[in-house]
Amino acid sequence: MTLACPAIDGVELLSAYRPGLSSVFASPSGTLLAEGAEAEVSGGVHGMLPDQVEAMLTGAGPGARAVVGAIPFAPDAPARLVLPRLLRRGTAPPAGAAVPTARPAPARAGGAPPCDDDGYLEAVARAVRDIRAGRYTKVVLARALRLAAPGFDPAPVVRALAAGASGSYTFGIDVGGGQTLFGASPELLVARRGRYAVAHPLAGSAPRSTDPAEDAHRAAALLSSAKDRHEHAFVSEAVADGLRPFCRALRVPVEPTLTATPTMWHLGSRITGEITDPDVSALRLATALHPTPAVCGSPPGAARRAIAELEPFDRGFYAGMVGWCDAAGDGEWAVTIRCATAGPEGLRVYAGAGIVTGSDPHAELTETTAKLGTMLAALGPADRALTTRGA
Ligand SMILES: C=C(O[C@@H]1C=C(C(=O)O)C=C[C@H]1O)C(=O)O
Repeated sequence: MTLACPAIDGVELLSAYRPGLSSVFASPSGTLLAEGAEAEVSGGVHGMLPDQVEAMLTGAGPGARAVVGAIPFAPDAPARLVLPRLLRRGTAPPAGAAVPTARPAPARAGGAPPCDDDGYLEAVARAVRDIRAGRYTKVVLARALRLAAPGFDPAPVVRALAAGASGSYTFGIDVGGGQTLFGASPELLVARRGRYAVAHPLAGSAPRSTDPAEDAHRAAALLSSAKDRHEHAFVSEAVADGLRPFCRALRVPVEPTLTATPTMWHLGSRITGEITDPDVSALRLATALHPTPAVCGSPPGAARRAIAELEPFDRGFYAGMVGWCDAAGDGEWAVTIRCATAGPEGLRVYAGAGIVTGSDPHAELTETTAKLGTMLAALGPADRALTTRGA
């Protein structure tokens, strides 16, 4: 990173995070706390964002020469990228860091939240029929859960996620309108540091088990699953194809490897390359790749139409990207998954799964329930879940 401020303890920055007043992004390479807004870009044409951000950074003072923010899933939905008044840079939160934190305010109480399981099962079954009929080859279908949580404060949850999900990209981003986007994504869309670009797409998943033998069995089964490897290949090939025009010496693993989060196993591919044009920023790479088949599908146009037909809610910032980009073009953008939004309309938690020809609706329901579990566990004991497929 080429940020102007000296490195301080990332745990301190997470403790100083105040939703509504600041945004925070913690990755394996460091923690950023963005306070106030000197300027912002909220354009709804994502292809224009890199130029707008570059112009904003060129005019910025030396103290905050980086933008921090989030870009939604839909290509025409307004982004929120802020040039902060004060940008503080710190170390990465250490694994299991004891971040001083109050217990997360209970968002739910009693019992599992009622979910429109039948609606999701039907949507997956319909997608499998569409795939077999040749309409598209992969689509990612998500569920959204709405929870009542008056006065909810995301800050303790963000701190708990940063302490508990090492290797992840933890964020609490003020997205405007009194809304905070927060979560801990395991998936790196793309990062640029100097001449090098790296992406680490994930696709193909299995819920983890608390029993070590069963957990190891599930990991091995995932690694050898033909259906999951097929599902993964769409993503790894699309990301490699997306980076190729910008890079030389692109290295694409022939075989995926396992990535673990506290709740899930994933198949992942770490793709690296050397950038040919030094003016191509991390944000430009990210907007060129987004949305990958990890959150949309293949081919992208038909998958988008299927998502619009089969998901009864607006994805908003879910399945978009979240991160930062500095004046030198360096930056990190994570795929906005394992996340929630908190605002005047309550809490919304999101999770999706890739559907291919061999997908079983009940297995996808189990997978999305496990993925929702990342955020539900961090949110604390259950209360009034309003649920909904149309959250
Ligand atoms: C869409 C999500 O996750 C994505 C889908 C995956 C899959 O289908 O196996 C795995 C990781 C992510 O790329 C989500 O968590 O909401």
